[in-house]
Amino acid sequence: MSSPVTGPASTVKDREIAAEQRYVDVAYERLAEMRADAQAMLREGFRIAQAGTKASLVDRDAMVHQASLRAQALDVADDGLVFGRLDLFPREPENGQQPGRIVDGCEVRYIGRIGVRTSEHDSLVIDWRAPAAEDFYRATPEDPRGVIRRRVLHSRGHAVVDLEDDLLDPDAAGDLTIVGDGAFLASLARTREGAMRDIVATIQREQDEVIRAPAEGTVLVRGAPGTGKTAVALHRVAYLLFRHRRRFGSRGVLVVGPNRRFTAYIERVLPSLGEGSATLRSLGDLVAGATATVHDTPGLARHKGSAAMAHVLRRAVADQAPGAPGELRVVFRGTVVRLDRPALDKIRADVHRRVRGSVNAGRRQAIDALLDALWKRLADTGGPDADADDGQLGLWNAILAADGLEQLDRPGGTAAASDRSRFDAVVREQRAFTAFLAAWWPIRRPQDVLASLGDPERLRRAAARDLPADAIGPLAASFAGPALSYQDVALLDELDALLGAPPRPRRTPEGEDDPFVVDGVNILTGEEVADESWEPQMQELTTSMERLERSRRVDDGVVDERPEYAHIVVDEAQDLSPMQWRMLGRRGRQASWTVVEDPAQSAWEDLPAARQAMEAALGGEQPRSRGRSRRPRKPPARRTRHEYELTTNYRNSTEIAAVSSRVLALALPEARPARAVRESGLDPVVTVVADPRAAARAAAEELLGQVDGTIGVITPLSWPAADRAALTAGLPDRVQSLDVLEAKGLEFDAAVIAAPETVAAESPRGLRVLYVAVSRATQRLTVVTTDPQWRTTLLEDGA
Ligand SMILES: Nc1ncnc2c1ncn2[C@@H]1O[C@H](COP(=O)(O)OP(=O)(O)OP(=O)(O)O)[C@@H](O)[C@H]1O
Repeated sequence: MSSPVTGPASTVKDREIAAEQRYVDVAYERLAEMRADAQAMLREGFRIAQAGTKASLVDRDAMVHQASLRAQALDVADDGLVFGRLDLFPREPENGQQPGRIVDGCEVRYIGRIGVRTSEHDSLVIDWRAPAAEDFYRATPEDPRGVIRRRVLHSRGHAVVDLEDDLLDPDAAGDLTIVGDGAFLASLARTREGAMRDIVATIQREQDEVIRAPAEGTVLVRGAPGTGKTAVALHRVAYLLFRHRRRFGSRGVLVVGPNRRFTAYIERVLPSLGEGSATLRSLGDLVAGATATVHDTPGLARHKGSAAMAHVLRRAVADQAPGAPGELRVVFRGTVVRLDRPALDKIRADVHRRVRGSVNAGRRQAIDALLDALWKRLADTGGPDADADDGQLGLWNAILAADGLEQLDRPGGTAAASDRSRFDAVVREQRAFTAFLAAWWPIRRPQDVLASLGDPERLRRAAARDLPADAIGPLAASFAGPALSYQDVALLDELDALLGAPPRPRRTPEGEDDPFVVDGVNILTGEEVADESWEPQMQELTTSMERLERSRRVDDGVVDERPEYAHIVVDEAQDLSPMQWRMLGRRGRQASWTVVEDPAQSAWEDLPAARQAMEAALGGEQPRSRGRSRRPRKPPARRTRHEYELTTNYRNSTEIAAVSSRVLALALPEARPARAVRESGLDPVVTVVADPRAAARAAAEELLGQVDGTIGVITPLSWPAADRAALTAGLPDRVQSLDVLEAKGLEFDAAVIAAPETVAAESPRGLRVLYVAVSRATQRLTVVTTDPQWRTTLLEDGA
């Protein structure tokens, strides 16, 4: 075969670009027709709705939903619709596949954001997630998979502006033109605008293997900073929703990131891939009605996140509610019946044992147990005073008759059973009883129980031996404070599981009074009972959006129905505490998982405990919220697991990667750094200063003139928020200051690391936290330190 025609002669490239543009124009014309069809379908859906029958509303719901998804996907495809082309050895079409287009003896496939077919159903563009697109990402010179040339088309809007070719099989190239000058590497050095972008055109082989990994069980992805773990996890979501829409589309996919800044950073990736249906949450806003605003100090986080906290919270909900009365007094037929504190404590302990974890739903049992105990106490004291009761009854009936109301029965006969039911009815209606119940067994909200642990005495009782004595004071102070931390949110979820939903009001047959409704309040649920007839027809017919809304309903601080998902993606999983894993496990008892992590970046001290909690969550084991089992625990069922490692660092220049490798060698000598691929010629700067705050600000100001994109000023966790804000006050928005934990997962064109000596010293995992900080920048890194030794450590090999 003759040798291929190669660039870089611009005329050759221009000719090639023009030829590709002609093809791309045809694809866009067809896309415009498809968008018009989708709009017509939407209009048709609304037209059916106007017809007004119930059946047509259901049809409309399905139709409008489908049509709007389709319209949304078509809209996002408008930008860079076609980004790839494969020239392959012609092959026999596989089962059900169409024969490819043959051009100059090669089979040609165009790859794009969505699949586009002509009106005759011939393929114009193959969706990047379809099996026929796999070769685009997997072919290498060592294993060309029949691909002769792979071409990446770089576009701006509808215009093809550049091309880059890989010749995978030089012997077979024939007259194929090869152009390109390293546009991929150049694209890695692009300016960062503050939000992550999709990498659909340049996914690398090892990344593609993760994206297309089996949908069942768990996919566990490890890799050093910048290897594309987050990018890959998000593309995997788009892949799963495309290939298994029925399974994952209806029950949903949850993507969990470490903090809100991170979720804001990645939130545009999935929509840009045409997927708006996945739920994106940070660990701080997974629980409806609660939002974390602060990170705990490492010391507090260690206790709040530990598995022992589950036992502490279990005891906390079993403890008496704040302000609970120490005595119950009711009157029956003139006899005062009393339960004192020890008797009440015993009843509470018995009921807690019986309701097994659903404290709010246990109110009914609590009422029954109180009535039993009162009845028994009455019997012990010789029974009711019948004469006194008759007198009282007569008085009541006189009052009722004056109001024209039905009179109470005079106790007929002396059968014990009817006495007991009369006793129950009379006591239950006494204000002394209902007021007691509301204070002694109130409907409790997770927030209230957590806040009640701000009382050190109460926390000490709940802690038993599960927390060290010196942790009680700082923890109580934290629970008493107004701010909710990321770890607190997992505790709220645990409490929500322990407390359970309040019992549902019982529907009583028409005309019959509900014995649990006293003065317009249901004493079981604490709910006010409105006197209006229920209209089932109004609620039967709902749209999928309404159902979704309802499933997320928050009722007075209690999560109404905790959503469960079919697939959960956990990013930065190395930092999850056992309590956070329990929170996730409750949302994915039937789920398959994609877990993405870098153990070397872990700030969490007790990794084995976190691993154990992770295994329980992935195995679908119900988080245990009650006492320790006496029986040996069954190991969680291990679902299928596929493990992958990503090895190339696409973020950092080789110069910056060298600095982060030195920190890694200190933090975790046995760990292997990833291979950085892009040299920038810009050496990191480490300056020794007296005042790191002033120096960090000065460094940020200097960098403003050196990079066009984002600048992150990363500070120790212990620096007050006000100091942090002062670092960037008055500077343009593209400069952000953040603490080392907030920097997780983010990237900037330039980063300033303030006081590495403090970051390294402020927690037992400080060096790993510093490793995260120094691996955030794509182009320029400046470190300001008070310690000359750190200059040597960061810049010299083997220091
Ligand atoms: N195949 C690729 N083509 C182009 N850019 C890529 C590719 N893979 C990753 N990147 C880019 O590299 C950067 C790092 O990716 P990402 O944030 O996903 O890495 P990470 O492994 O999650 O890092 P960290 O552990 O620090 O969170 C991003 O800007 C991403 O877009």
